[in-house]
Amino acid sequence: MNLFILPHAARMTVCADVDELAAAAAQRIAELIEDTLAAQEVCNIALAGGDTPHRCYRLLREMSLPWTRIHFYFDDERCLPIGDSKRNDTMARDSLLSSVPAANIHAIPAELGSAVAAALYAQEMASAGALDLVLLGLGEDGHTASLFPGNAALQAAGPVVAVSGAPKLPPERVSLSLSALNAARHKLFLVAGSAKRDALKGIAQGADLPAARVLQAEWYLDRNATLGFEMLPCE
Ligand SMILES: O=C1O[C@H](COP(=O)(O)O)[C@@H](O)[C@H](O)[C@H]1O
Repeated sequence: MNLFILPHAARMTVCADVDELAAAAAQRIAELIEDTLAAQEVCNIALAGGDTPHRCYRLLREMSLPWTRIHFYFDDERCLPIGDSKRNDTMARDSLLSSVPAANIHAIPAELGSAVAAALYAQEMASAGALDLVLLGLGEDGHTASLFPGNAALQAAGPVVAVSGAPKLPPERVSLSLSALNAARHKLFLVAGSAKRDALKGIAQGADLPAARVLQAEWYLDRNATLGFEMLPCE
């Protein structure tokens, strides 16, 4: 059995399966929202897309939280028409945001194309102030948000970046930059399934993958993502 730790992680939780992961992450997100709202009027969260967060969002939706004081942003969006089933905001509206006031949902206008959408969303992020919490996924190739290995978007200086040439469809996307992700007060990765194993192992072995560049994150993993190696807690 190989033993690994995740470099630069703030905390790591390995769950038995994806359902346990969804429940543990939903609990932690609720706790961070409550802590944040005890100290300030609103809590700003950026949501991940992808398959893994879906179950967690459904659990979170059932929780008794002060929804009118939570504002939802997005880590990234695919440049597809509004309502397309592959858009991250479509998934989030279906699984989490059905009862959230429209004014609290800050979608990326990716239907306008990546350059225009990135510029508009940079203005929106500037007026939002700091992100309190960013939820993140891990792609099979080590991408997070829409920051892919070797893509020019990784070097972006501003808070929001237009992405072209993404290896996962669609190639045109909009993403928060690495600096914007790292500036968030709390970062939570949700990683489930054996398809993520190689990327996770790569990060543990020091590979320079986009997800590895998000520092001091809390990682929620399931057993399938870590099968064949043992993750050691980082504390
Ligand atoms: O393309 C994307 O992929 C990542 C990972 O998604 P998953 O389905 O493999 O969990 C996701 O975090 C990102 O928001 C999404 O646009």
